[in-house]
Formats: sequence, C-alpha cells, structure tokens
Amino acid sequence: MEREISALYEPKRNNEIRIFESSDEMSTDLAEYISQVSEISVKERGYFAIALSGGSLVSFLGKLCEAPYNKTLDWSKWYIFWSDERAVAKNHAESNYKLTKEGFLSKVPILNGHVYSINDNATVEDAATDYEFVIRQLVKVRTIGVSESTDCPKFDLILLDMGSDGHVASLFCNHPALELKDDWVTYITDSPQPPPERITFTLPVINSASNIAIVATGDNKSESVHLAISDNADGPDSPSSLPARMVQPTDGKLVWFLDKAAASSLEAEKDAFEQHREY
Ligand SMILES: O=C1O[C@H](COP(=O)(O)O)[C@@H](O)[C@H](O)[C@H]1O
Repeated sequence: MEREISALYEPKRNNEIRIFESSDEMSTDLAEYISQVSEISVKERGYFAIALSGGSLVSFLGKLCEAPYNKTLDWSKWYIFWSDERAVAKNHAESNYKLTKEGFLSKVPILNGHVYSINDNATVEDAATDYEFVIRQLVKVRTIGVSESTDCPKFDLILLDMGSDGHVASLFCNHPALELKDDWVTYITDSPQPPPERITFTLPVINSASNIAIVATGDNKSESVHLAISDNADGPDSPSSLPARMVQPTDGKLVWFLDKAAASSLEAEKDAFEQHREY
C-alpha cells in the first residue's frame, strides 16, 4: 500500500505532513514540536531564535503557555522575531505583534529584551532596513545562527501561517518580493490584503531556517495546500503564483500542520498519511 502510494506521490526531502482531527490535537502537537525544537536548539547553540507570524496560527500556541511547558522550557534562552509585520501601530487590531503578544508572549516568561519586534514608528522602508540591521548584529554574535550554504540567518524555527491564497509571511502571489535574493528583510506597499504596507522576511531567509512549520486550517485553504504540497497538482503555472510552494528549506526541515479541512484536497496523500506519517 505504501509503495503504491509513493509511486503516486513524489516525496520531497525533509518534508513532513501532520493532519489533525481537531484544533485541540493540533495545538497539543504544535506545542510538543516547538518544545522539542527549542530544547535541541538550546542544547546545541545555547539559544532558541524563533520567528512568529500572524493569522490563525497564534491561536494554536495556547498549549505552550500551559503545564508542563510553562514550567519546563528554558524561556530565558528564547529570542523572538517576526517573519512579517503590518505597518500599523503595535496596539492596532491588525498588528501581528499585538496578536502574538496577547495570545502568547504575555503568558510566558520570555525576557522583554529578547523580543525583537518590528519598528512601528518608521516608514516601512526604514523599518525593514532597521530590522535587517538588528538581525545582522545578532548573527554576528551567533544569537541567531548562520547558514553555511547561503550565508543567511539560520533561525532555529520559523512559524508560518499560509493564507487561503497561498501567501506566507507577507510574500504574496506573483509579487516581485518573491524574487529577492540578497535582502534578508524587505517591505511592500501594495499588499493585496489590508493593510497595504508590510515588512517581511524574504524567501532566502525563510528557506535557510533549521526548521520551518507551516500551519493551515479550514477548507478555504485546501486548494492552496494541495497546490503547495502535491507534485501531482495541476499548476500553478509559475512557482511564484503560490508562495507556499516556494518554501523549501535548503538544509533544514519543513513540517506542515493541517486540520482535516485544509488537508481535504490532498487526494493521493489522504489515504496514505495518517497523523504524523512522514513523506
Ligand atoms: O497577513 C497575514 O496572513 C497570514 C495568514 O493569515 P490567516 O488569517 O489566513 O490565517 C499570516 O501568516 C501572516 O503572518 C499575516 O501577516
């Protein structure tokens, strides 16, 4: 059975799909996954540099704020970044900082000095330049690792939430920002979803991470999940029409966290993969 399915579905190296029956199960497994990655990073490097995103992902971080993780994790070694931010004040309803602060950061003992939010008091261009500068300083002292293959920062974990159109961070379909090779952080002023101005990690930075997790929930994301994951999907015509498909770690590992609705278009895979099966 497994052999038959792998003929239908071409596996990609170092990718894994996890499909969950309920939000509660996803939240539980995501907490365990993040906890394991953080413990390995702290053991190997002395730090855990994690980049967060906005969207529904944040609601799945709740279990990390509870026992046992709130007591057992070495929170003093956590360094927090954002894969993208909207150009709004930090107390604005559309701010990714506000979302993650209220849903996660305010509930765990992470040191304030380790929280690297994106400047909401500058133009998007300046905020992107400043953020890249800060990251460069932290790479120099190795609080953030460096990728030997790409010379980019090597975050221990980048958590992404895929939008229904297949965007990740603030990298939108067919946007020129997807082509950037040398910048680590960039800005856009024409986001197809409000607000128009945003700051975002570029693909080289995302793909240089040691670990990338993409969360997608709901049946409005199922077609994009299918196009992003399956080599058997028709289209997209060019990779940039589906940014999530361009997320492919250079040396790291990618894990998809899907609920059943988001996984519902994975026809070939659906029969083959129970929860936590690797492909
Ligand atoms: O605009 C954004 O959207 C995505 C996905 O959000 P969702 O509401 O569809 O779950 C998010 O990952 C990204 O960080 C954010 O800025």
